[in-house]
Amino acid sequence: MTPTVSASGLSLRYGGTRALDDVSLRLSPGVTGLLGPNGAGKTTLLRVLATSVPADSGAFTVLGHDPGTPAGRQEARRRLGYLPQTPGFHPDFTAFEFVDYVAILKEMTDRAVRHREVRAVLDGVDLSDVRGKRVKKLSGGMRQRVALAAALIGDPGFLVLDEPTVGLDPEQRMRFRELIAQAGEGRTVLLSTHQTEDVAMLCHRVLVMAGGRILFDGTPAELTARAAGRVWSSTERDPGAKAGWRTGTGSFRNVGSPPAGAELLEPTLEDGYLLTLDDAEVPA
Ligand SMILES: Nc1ncnc2c1ncn2[C@@H]1O[C@H](COP(=O)(O)OP(=O)(O)OP(=O)(O)O)[C@@H](O)[C@H]1O
Repeated sequence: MTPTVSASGLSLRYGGTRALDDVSLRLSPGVTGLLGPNGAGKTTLLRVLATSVPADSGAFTVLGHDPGTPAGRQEARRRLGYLPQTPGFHPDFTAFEFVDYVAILKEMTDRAVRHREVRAVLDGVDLSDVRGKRVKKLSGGMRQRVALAAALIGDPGFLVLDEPTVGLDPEQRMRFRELIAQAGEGRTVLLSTHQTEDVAMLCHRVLVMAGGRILFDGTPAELTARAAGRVWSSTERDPGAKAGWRTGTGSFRNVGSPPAGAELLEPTLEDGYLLTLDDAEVPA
C-alpha cells in the first residue's frame, strides 16, 4: 500500500537531549499506535509530523506534500488534525466557540459553511447537547471529545492524537476508543498512548519508541508474539524473572526467561512491549 505519511532520518535535539534520533517511518490508513516510556520522544515525533516544530534534519511528506517548503507546509496543514497532549482551551469558550475558533484558524472563511461543519463534528463526538456550555464546565472526557472535534474539523486525512485517553475513566475511554476507531476509517491516525490495551484493541500497527529511536514497527500480533514462550506461572516468584507478581488466583505470573519445564502462559501485547524495552536495555 502506498504510504500516506512517510518520514526518513528525522532527528531533533533539545540542547544535549536527543529527542529524535534518525527516525524513519511509513504510515497508511487506519490507526497506528505509538508506545514508549516517558521521555521516549513520542510527543516530539508527533509535533514534528504535525508541523508544529521543525526537525533539525530529515524529511517527511503528508499526503504527498512536503512540509519542508512553505507551500508544502500550508498544504500539509490543511490536511492534518492534531490533538496535542494539553489542548490549549480558552476556559471561557463554549465547546462550539472553541471548535469554531480552530475552524477559523484552518482558514474556513464562509461563516455559514463553517458553523454547519462545527455542528457536524460536535454531533459526531456526541456533544450536540452541550455545545453551548463553557469548556471549563465540561467533564475531562467531554473536554477530550471537544479537542477531538477540533482536530477533525476540515476532515483531515492525517490525524495526530497525543495521549487522548489519559485521565479518562474506563467508560469514557471505551467511548473514546469507538470515536478513534471511527476516525481511523479511511484516514491515517497516529495515536500516542501509554495504554497497551488501546493499541491491542484499536491499532492495525504499532511503533515502539525509546531514546528517540523506533525499536519496533509491526502489527500488534507481532509485538505480542515477541513474548511467546517468555511468560510463565509458578507458585513462588521466580528469581530469574524480569518481572513477576502474585495474581488474584494466588499463583505468580512471571515475564522473562522461563526455566525448563515451566508452565507457559499466553502473552499479552503489554508483555511483548515490556520485553522489547528490556531486550533493548531501556528501563520501562
Ligand atoms: N521543549 C523541550 N526542551 C527541552 N527538552 C525537551 C523539550 N521537549 C522535550 N524534551 C526532552 O526530549 C525528550 C523527549 O521528550 P518527549 O516529550 O518527546 O517524550 P514522550 O515520549 O512524549 O514522553 P511522555 O510519555 O512523558 O509524554 C525528553 O528527554 C524530554 O525531556
